[in-house]
Amino acid sequence: FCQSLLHTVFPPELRFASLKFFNRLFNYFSSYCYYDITEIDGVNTNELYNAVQLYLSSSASISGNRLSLSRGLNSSSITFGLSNNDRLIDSYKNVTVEWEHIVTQRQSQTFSWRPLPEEKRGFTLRVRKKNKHLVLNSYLDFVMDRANEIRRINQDRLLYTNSRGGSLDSRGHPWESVPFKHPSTFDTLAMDPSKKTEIMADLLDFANGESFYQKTGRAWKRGYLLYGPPGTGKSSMIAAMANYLGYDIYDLELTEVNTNSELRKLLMKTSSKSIIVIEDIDCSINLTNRNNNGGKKNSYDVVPGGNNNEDSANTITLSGLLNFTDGLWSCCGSERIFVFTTNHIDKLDPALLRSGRMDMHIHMSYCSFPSLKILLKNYLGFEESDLETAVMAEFEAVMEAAEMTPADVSEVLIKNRRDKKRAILELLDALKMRAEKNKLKSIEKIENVIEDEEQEKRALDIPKESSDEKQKEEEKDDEKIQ
Ligand SMILES: Nc1ncnc2c1ncn2[C@@H]1O[C@H](COP(=O)(O)OP(=O)(O)OP(=O)(O)O)[C@@H](O)[C@H]1O
Ligand SMILES: [Mg+2]
Repeated sequence: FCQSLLHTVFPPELRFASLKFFNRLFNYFSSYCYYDITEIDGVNTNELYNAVQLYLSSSASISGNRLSLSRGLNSSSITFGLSNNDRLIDSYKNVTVEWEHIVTQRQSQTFSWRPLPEEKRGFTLRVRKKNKHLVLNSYLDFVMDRANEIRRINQDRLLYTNSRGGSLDSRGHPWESVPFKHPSTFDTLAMDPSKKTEIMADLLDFANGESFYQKTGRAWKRGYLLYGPPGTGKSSMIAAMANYLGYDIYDLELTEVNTNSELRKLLMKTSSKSIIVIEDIDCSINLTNRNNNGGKKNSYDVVPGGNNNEDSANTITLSGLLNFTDGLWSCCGSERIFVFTTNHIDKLDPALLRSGRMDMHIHMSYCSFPSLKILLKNYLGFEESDLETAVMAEFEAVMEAAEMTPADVSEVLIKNRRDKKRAILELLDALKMRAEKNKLKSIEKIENVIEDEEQEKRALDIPKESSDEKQKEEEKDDEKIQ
């Protein structure tokens, strides 16, 4: 209306100036202010535009009638966004804001170093003037954070390894990455349900604990030590943790690291929201063979792979490693989880087990009865009620004594997964056989112990007798002399 009025009333020279004037007048009296976030900012892609698009994709379901759907490469979910020239209301801390997605055709292809898209896209954010500070100070940061979160959740996890030794790739990174698609989750993990929920709660507390760690002055990190016999699900647990929190995994191969400084570089190149894993820590550094060369070196000095070569400068030390889990370096980069696994907790250096180093020690044990129920459900689709109580009771009676790992149990179940009845029978047989074997073994052990004890006794008795005899003979000799 203003424009047609201007056309009729003013000569062309005056039109532009008066349009500007009306605009200013309108802005002055309007209680709103507007922010344009364009897709391309000069020649660079505007990060904020992508972030807003992602952010709106999470809240768009609430009020939009017309949404555009998209699915990214390697992504497992569909995201939706605002269609062209549509609006959406969002609220943040009780303040209402309005987003509009504006798409216009680019007038003419202006010169640029890279081809620009034909359409000019942008978001316009409308807020009340009184809320301007809130939007500029925290709402846009909130949008950025949420967008990063969504991106992380939608993206595939990555699994990093340092298997190339100390060499760097073309971009100067010491880590190599592959998409991480391990299907293990806490649902599929067979372990005591109460222990499982405890671990899950602990992980969630950690992931949501930024302010707690800040408040208490602690570095935002947590350490878990998983220990137990092979095949009890230590690696599966790590995968479940990563899938649960949506973290990437850094699988640190200590035998490929030569020096402490190399270790430091590797750890500095890890990103936050990640799990740093050292598997079989008792094997990767030989903690029992310490260098005790007159205090020249730290007493924790160890050589990768257990080749304890005193002259070698290529040593990583346990203290160097602990510096990262515990010391000053541990806070470079936040939100990290360290997971160490071992089959022999008794072989570990007490320094590693000291409280505060590894926050939680998790014992992955042989398949228990509750774990078995999870496996039966996962592999055969059996609920507890699907099986006869007598069979369940038989399982329960034999489970502990059998000492069978979840890996062994699942192998029997996989082998017979087409014939569920047979799977149950075969598993029960296998368990009983193991239990019997273990019983025999323990009897044998007890017998051996008794035999050993008796032998020891005899060994102690013999010198006593002989010394008694000697004494008697000496006494006799003495009498003779007298
Ligand atoms: N607790 C469990 N729940 C479900 N599956 C399990 C469990 N433990 C083992 N398995 C199965 O057995 C296989 C081997 O387990 P996993 O590699 O996690 O054992 P591990 O404890 O890491 O053994 P190792 O000490 O040899 O590294 C897995 O592929 C998984 O399918
Ligand atoms: Mg493992």
